[in-house]
Amino acid sequence: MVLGGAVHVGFSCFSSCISSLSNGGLSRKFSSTKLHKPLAMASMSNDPIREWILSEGKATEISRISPVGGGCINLATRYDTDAGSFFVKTNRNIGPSMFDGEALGLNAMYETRTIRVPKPFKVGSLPTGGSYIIMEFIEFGASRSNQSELGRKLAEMHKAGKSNKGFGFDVDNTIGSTPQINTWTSDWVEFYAEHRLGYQLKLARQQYGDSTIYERGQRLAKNIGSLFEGVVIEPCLLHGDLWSGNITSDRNGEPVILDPACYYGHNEAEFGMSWCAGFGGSFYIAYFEVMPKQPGFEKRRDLYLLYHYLNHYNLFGSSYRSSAMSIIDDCLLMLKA
Ligand SMILES: Nc1ncnc2c1ncn2[C@@H]1O[C@H](COP(=O)(O)OP(=O)(O)OP(=O)(O)O)[C@@H](O)[C@H]1O
Repeated sequence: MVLGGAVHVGFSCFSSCISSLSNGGLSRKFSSTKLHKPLAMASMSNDPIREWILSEGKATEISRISPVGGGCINLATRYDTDAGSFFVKTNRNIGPSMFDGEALGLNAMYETRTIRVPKPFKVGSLPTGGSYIIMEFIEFGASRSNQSELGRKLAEMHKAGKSNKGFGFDVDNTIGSTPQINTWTSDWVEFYAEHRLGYQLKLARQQYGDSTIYERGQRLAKNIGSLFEGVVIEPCLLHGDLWSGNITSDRNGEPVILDPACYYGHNEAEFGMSWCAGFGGSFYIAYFEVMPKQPGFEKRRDLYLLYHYLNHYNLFGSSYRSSAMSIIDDCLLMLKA
């Protein structure tokens, strides 16, 4: 998608490992093979993907292997078998921690039994280096899902996906290719100021020497507290990178969301990518029927866009700087900070 002269690339790669994941009631269990050492690699199957599909995947025959287009960082492949189809992504350069993070996010969303996401089955290392993830293959429908259904199901996911550890996630992950820090924090304002705005502002200063945006942005980050007065903020499971490239529908027209950058946060932060998500009025009406709109929602909307504009500035360069800067200036003015 072309935005403001630059290309938005929505992709999600996470870091760190999954130690435990509950299974979603399917007979194929999610598992992660951590084989980082050369010694372990030596004993690895030449084709761990085929091996898994023909064992735990319960297939006896792979009838077809075909490429799937659309992804930017990973190679995507469809495996058709007598036990159904599997969707596989491989990356020749990055270890399994990235896909472990993706699987952890997908699994957390899957477990809410609300909006449809592919069930992750297996993450592991490739014998030639790199890693893979095997997940449920979803046949996409011809049209985009119904907007009100999307709004309702997303709200149901936010409502169902709660955390008792505060705001954050069990692993750090990435937003685009930028690290996304998910250190558990009890206070949302602190989490958002430090791990979302603060992290991106530091990055902008580091890579562009942009001390103007850094200083004004930090001033804003220190003053956002009043935007949340009287608001009840519970940690909700967020997809984290919800733009049109990560939203589709299945053959029944049910909404499907893919490629997450999950964490537990304020539900309104999910709309941070709304400038390229195409959410219409019926989406928001259905959403707020399940997750009622909180006072001051409109005043916080730009603050949540800011994180993603800053990320786009850091990823794609100066064409996004002015959008980020004008949000910062407008918010500073509104807050008289
Ligand atoms: N579970 C799935 N079943 C069928 N097709 C899928 C599935 N997940 C993703 N796809 C398709 O495969 C394409 C590539 O997947 P994805 O976007 O996750 O790749 P990526 O390279 O990891 O991410 P990015 O697009 O952010 O670079 C998507 O555009 C989508 O059309």
